[in-house]
Amino acid sequence: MSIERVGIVGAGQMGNGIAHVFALAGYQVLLNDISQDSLDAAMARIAKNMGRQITKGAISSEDQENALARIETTLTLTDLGQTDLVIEAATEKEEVKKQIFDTLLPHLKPETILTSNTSSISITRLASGTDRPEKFMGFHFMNPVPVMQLVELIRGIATDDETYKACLEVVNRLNKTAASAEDFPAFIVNRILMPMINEAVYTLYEGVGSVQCIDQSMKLGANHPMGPLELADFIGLDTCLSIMNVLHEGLADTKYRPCPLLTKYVEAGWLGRKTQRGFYDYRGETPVPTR
Ligand SMILES: CC(=O)CC(=O)SCCNC(=O)CCNC(=O)[C@H](O)C(C)(C)COP(=O)(O)OP(=O)(O)OC[C@H]1O[C@@H](n2cnc3c(N)ncnc32)[C@H](O)[C@@H]1OP(=O)(O)O
Ligand SMILES: NC(=O)C1=CN([C@@H]2O[C@H](COP(=O)(O)OP(=O)(O)OC[C@H]3O[C@@H](n4cnc5c(N)ncnc54)[C@H](OP(=O)(O)O)[C@@H]3O)[C@@H](O)[C@H]2O)C=CC1
Repeated sequence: MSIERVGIVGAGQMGNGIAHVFALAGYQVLLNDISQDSLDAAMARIAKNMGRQITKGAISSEDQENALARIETTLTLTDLGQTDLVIEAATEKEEVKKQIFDTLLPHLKPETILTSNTSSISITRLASGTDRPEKFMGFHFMNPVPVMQLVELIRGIATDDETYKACLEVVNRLNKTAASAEDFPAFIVNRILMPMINEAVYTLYEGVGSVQCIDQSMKLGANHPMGPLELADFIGLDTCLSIMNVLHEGLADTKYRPCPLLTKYVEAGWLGRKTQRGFYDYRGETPVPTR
């Protein structure tokens, strides 16, 4: 089947970037969220990030104009019924994702491929709650989407070859690189990355180093582009905690227990960049450690 119209559920950090790359690649995009503010913020973010690409000469202002014209926004989830591919990129909570699928499914065309941008949750389990486990995939972009080359493709136990191949063609049309991950907790990237971030939080929690020293050590000592605590703020501390909980429960190994300090930040609503405060306070000129 040909994929031309793409529906994206969730206009947060990931949803806006996914809409950005699909629109630039020539797809018609329908971006949905439960809040108009999030939709407005997403469109502004997309325009700004395309502006960065124009400055660098990667795209022309005409490309930006045409791409923005290909993105429609809607607060009505069921408007995505006429799309050929749906990418769910809402909050990393299984009940939220299931609720979205339950609402959307009766309106979807039988041939539409349904996917989730989940960082960690079982694709097989998400798929089993739908009417199309054969057409369900994990379609996992990396943050920030316009910049990161990788997309993890994760097949559920029932995903058929036609669906996998169609998603692979989409990744190629986006000029990105697909990595195939088996459907086990947190797949590949987050199975490796998130325990490192959690260990950085333990390093802070146990007083081995300060926020600044921990991040500086990994940037200057291991050539990471961002320190692990800065990266956690960039991802979202709620998402980091959700992923650690999925690893801890899914693999039943105490080595994945989330650091109590991470839980404390999330319980305080200090979720990182998206709430202006996490391990750093972003409300001033430059980020300041909060501890
Ligand atoms: C949690 C999950 O499920 C999976 C995940 O995503 S794990 C997280 C994976 N992501 C990472 O590890 C990110 C690590 N950090 C980085 O790679 C870099 O810090 C970064 C690319 C985010 C910023 O790079 P930088 O050199 O510090 O900043 P800067 O020079 O301003 O930006 C470099 C490029 O990224 C773009 N960029 C920076 N931040 C951006 C953002 N938030 N959104 C979109 N584009 C962005 C800039 O426009 C610039 O693009 P061009 O090269 O086209 O101009
Ligand atoms: N952050 C990251 O680095 C990465 C995250 N991911 C995954 O992508 C998904 C989204 O993450 P991220 O973008 O960071 O999360 P955000 O919290 O930034 O955005 C989630 C968006 O979904 C909205 N939302 C919540 N419930 C619904 C709903 N029922 N219908 C439509 N929209 C809804 C939220 O609205 P509101 O804020 O009003 O609740 C919010 O705007 C998660 O599954 C995450 O694991 C994957 C790769 C990287």
